[in-house]
Amino acid sequence: MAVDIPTFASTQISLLAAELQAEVDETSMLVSLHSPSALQRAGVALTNLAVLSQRTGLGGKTVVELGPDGAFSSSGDLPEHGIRSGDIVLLAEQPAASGKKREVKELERKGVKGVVTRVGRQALGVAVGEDGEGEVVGGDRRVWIVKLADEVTWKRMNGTMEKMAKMAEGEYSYFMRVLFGLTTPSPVPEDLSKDEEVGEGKIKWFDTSLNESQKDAIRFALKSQEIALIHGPPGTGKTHTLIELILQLLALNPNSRILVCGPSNISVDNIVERLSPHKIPLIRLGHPARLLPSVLNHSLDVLTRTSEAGAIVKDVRAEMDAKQASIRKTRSGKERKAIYADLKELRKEYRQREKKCVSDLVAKSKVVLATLHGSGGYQLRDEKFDVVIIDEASQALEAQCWVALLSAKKAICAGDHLQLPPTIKSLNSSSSSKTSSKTSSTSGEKKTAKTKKDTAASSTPPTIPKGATLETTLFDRLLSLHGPKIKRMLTTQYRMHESIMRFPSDELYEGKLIAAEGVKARLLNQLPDVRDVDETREPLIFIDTQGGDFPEKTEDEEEEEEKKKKGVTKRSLYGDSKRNEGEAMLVREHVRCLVEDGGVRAEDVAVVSPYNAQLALLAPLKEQYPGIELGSVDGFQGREKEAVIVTLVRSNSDGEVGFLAEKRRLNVAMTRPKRSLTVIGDSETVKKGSKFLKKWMEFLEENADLRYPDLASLTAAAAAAAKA
Ligand SMILES: Nc1ncnc2c1ncn2[C@@H]1O[C@H](COP(=O)(O)OP(=O)(O)OP(=O)(O)O)[C@@H](O)[C@H]1O
Repeated sequence: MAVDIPTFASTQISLLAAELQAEVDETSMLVSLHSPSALQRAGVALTNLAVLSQRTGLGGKTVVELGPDGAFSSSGDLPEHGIRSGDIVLLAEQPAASGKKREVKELERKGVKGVVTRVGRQALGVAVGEDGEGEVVGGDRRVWIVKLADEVTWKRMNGTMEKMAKMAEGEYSYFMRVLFGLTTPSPVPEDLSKDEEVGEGKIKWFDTSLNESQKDAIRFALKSQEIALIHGPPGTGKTHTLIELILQLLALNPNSRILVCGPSNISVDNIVERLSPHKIPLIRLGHPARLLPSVLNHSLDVLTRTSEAGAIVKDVRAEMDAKQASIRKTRSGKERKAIYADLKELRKEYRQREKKCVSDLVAKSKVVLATLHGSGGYQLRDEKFDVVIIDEASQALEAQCWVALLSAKKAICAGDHLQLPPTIKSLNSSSSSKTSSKTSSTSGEKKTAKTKKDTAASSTPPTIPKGATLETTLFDRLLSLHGPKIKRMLTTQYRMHESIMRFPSDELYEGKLIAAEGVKARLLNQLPDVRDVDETREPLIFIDTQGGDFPEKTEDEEEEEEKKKKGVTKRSLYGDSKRNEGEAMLVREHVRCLVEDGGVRAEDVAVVSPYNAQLALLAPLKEQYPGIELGSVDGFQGREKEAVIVTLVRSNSDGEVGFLAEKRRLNVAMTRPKRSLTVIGDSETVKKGSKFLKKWMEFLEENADLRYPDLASLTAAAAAAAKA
């Protein structure tokens, strides 16, 4: 069905506003209710830090280097935390852990906002903005950082939507009209199996190892006029295909200009790394400190420094650095003030010179790479592209995609709509209950009733049309708009053992996946130094906890008891997250078998669960087996491991499965391993959750190495192990 562009844009504006509000409210609620150390455990803060140094970084910003305060870390390492580079944070003096209520506004007044530029084991960098702000956090005071809502990204999306809402019909490009169903895509021949069909001559493949489905997708994408979707199920080489596609686009038309985007820095860097050996003029936009070191040589910032045009820019930067350094030595307030004033002037000059240099460099590049929101920066303001390529498009908000797409004549989107969509925090009242059960928060879980109420109370909710949700991605919308004729699917997967692939292939990908020769029979026991034991010999193990001996627990129930004892009234940070102590015991035992008996490296093992409370319960495994990874399903999307243990947690007499019912979440969980998938769960409970879950349990019963654990002997073994 055609979509009215102004209506689409205004709906997006409302949805985005609600999303930003939910994010802001979530931070406020967490900060006001919990101590700094509890916030750190929840992954939204990093405490007990000292300022190690300050220097002038990118775009003339001050980068504050932070490390653990000596009094709190004997090793010099930062504690476990959830801060990632690119996060927007507040850097402030750390408040006392007292029960006094804190307000974000008050913290914001006392601290400075910045972007995390680099996260290391022992230190992290935060780029702060305005003149003199570094001063606020200087000295020997103990500081902390708290994650804030990302308003910059939000502003870019909002700006794009406002632009679209205001466009007159005559301004819509043919491309836009196709993407909103106001017209149909130009037809592409059904059969593109011959290389001659594309362009003038026969395609000469740069990568001769491409499989047929990859070649087919490339031919299709080259031939399409407005839109092509490349559907890449897990491990099928989406990025691999995009690299060849970019090279072919340039081979076909050496004058074309291509913009390549993804929702995250890592998705973009991944392409830069693989594209750079091909020696085409490319440039990577974005905050250099957020980029992979291997990508830096293509970063605009580095090029502005190393290129000829950059020489003048460099002089100003050196002067700024010298000034910055002199601040620390100055005692007099008056002198400092004068230095800040100078710095302000220098920054202005720096920006002007940089701008000129940047536009020269961008104009020279055939391929420009940036995150979707990064493509909305001043560097690309008036640039037009022949083709915009979006990787991981099914993980991006549609509004985010349009930041890049407004400059396009044609788009090629790669993704997999059968894995998880982007994380949404707002639960607008018009979303169906089905939608809200899919919705996940930072902690990867459904919001508690309390949070929802808080969100509603603190803001006037914008009006949102019924059924509209940010979860509908561009990929989803285009597929339902134009159908499969605008899509090609990659079918050979290079990750999983055939037995691991079977179920997701049959149930979600029409049985079309093929395991590549090299991976289809790979087992753990073929890895160097791995011994042949039961746990390393089987690609698929199901430890079935049915029978009621391994019940789930809700965090709140336990906290409720604790609270009563202590007379505390705080809510749990994990909301109503579930955990399952019995399953946790089974996980520990299985890890022990893999690592100690089987000789599998801890780095090759991951434990994945949809429930954060379960992961919190298992956290000590990280000390016992350094290198092992514990992660939420949502957080593990895009990753792979030799061995993956999935703990499903849910076990109750009502057959309640919560957000296990989301197929896409399970799909992600079961497609992470290469050689070994172990599922731990209560088949009786899980079967009641949905048709899909029932089929999965039956599949495991028939095809996996089945185990029925005995709680008594497990408890005895655990006690013995603890003693030892
Ligand atoms: N034609 C091919 N021949 C051999 N190996 C391939 C081929 N295509 C992809 N691969 C390999 O498959 C793996 C996955 O490829 P890539 O990283 O491009 O996949 P992706 O689809 O982007 O990943 P994900 O499934 O995580 O989204 C890589 O190790 C890649 O080298």
